[in-house]
Amino acid sequence: MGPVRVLELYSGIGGMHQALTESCISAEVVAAVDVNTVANEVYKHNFPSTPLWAKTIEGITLTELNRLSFDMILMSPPCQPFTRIGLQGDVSDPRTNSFLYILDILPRLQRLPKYILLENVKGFETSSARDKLVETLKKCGFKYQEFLLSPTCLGIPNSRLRYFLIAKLQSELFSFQTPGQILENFPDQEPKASVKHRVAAGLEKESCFMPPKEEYIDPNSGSDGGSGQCSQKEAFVFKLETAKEMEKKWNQDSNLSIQMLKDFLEEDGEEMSQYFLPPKALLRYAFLLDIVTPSCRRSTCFTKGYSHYVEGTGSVLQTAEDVQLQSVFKSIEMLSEEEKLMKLSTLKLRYFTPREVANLHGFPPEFGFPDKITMKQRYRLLGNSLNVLITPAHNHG
Ligand SMILES: C[S@@+](CC[C@H](N)C(=O)[O-])C[C@H]1O[C@@H](n2cnc3c(N)ncnc32)[C@H](O)[C@@H]1O
Repeated sequence: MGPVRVLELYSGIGGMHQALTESCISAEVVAAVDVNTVANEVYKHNFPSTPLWAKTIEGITLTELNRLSFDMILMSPPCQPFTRIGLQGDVSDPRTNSFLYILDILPRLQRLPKYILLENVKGFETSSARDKLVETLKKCGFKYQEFLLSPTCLGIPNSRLRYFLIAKLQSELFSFQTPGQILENFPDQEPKASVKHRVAAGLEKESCFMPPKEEYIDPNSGSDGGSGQCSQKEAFVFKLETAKEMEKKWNQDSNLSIQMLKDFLEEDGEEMSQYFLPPKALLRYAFLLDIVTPSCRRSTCFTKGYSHYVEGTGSVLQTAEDVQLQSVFKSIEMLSEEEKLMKLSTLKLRYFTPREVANLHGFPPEFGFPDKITMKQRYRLLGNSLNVLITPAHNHG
């Protein structure tokens, strides 16, 4: 049997292709399809021998698809129609049209693919698009399994909860026995991390870090270890953070099954100066930043607006590790702008570099960007991409 013939739809910078490569399955991407010219440049740079179709998915004809004769579809359709902050247009959002086109064409293919893998945001699982997908899969005779997974399950210190669906034709062996259930972990799995990033200590301790709710402080229960801070509902302790939020972060940082961020960072050098937060951003947004240090075992999801928008787009790194965050923020609102800035500057806050975001997303060191791709474009593309190591294509060949 020859290599598995793979069709990669919505290929972007090739996160799915990279996951496939890392899985070591004998496979060949016979076509990758995306309309984004910048993403396509990056894709070509990393996978120069893969046929890249720079066109819309709706523009591919049934004849063209039949001719490709593929065994597997990998796809990450646009997620904006399903995000909680978006308008949740779902199937009525025009950005879902190409996906509906795929669902329409699938049953009409001369030969059905044996395997399908889809990735999307949390929120997709309750959408009509998902219901249509499942309906189509059943009609075509596929078995399927759904997952909600975050890289933290693999010991990676980055939260990026995503929906995955894997489907196999009935005739193929399928190891999942929980139809109708969304799995929040790989059933048979110990935590994994890439060999390069693996830390020896503590990896075997917990198989998946989904902090149980009871681990957080309930602000109303008073079970906060005696500090009493939580009796006041949602009171800020410092930096607009409640005791509950601080406790959650503390729990994450204490979870030894997760690696420290330092394993994913680039070495300090002169070129790092471009990543430091400018004074204006420090003054305006300091209270909204999620600040982590190299020894933290967590970071928030890096989105496409990272470094451009500050709130909720990803953590920033405090490089002055010996400075106490709490002491910097204590009574800071009483200070003049100049004094505030002086205090905040002691933290030496910088953005994660695109390379570091790529590391946290599981891209190997040899994955790169053409020189002409700007820093903002790199963040944008990485934010749109996926974690290579978490994809079931990587984990369940
Ligand atoms: C969520 S991103 C997928 C990213 C990809 N998995 C990666 O690793 O970079 C969605 C991609 O779909 C592309 N796209 C959106 N609508 C499309 C369409 N109708 N036809 C082709 N590509 C489309 C976008 O340009 C974007 O790159």
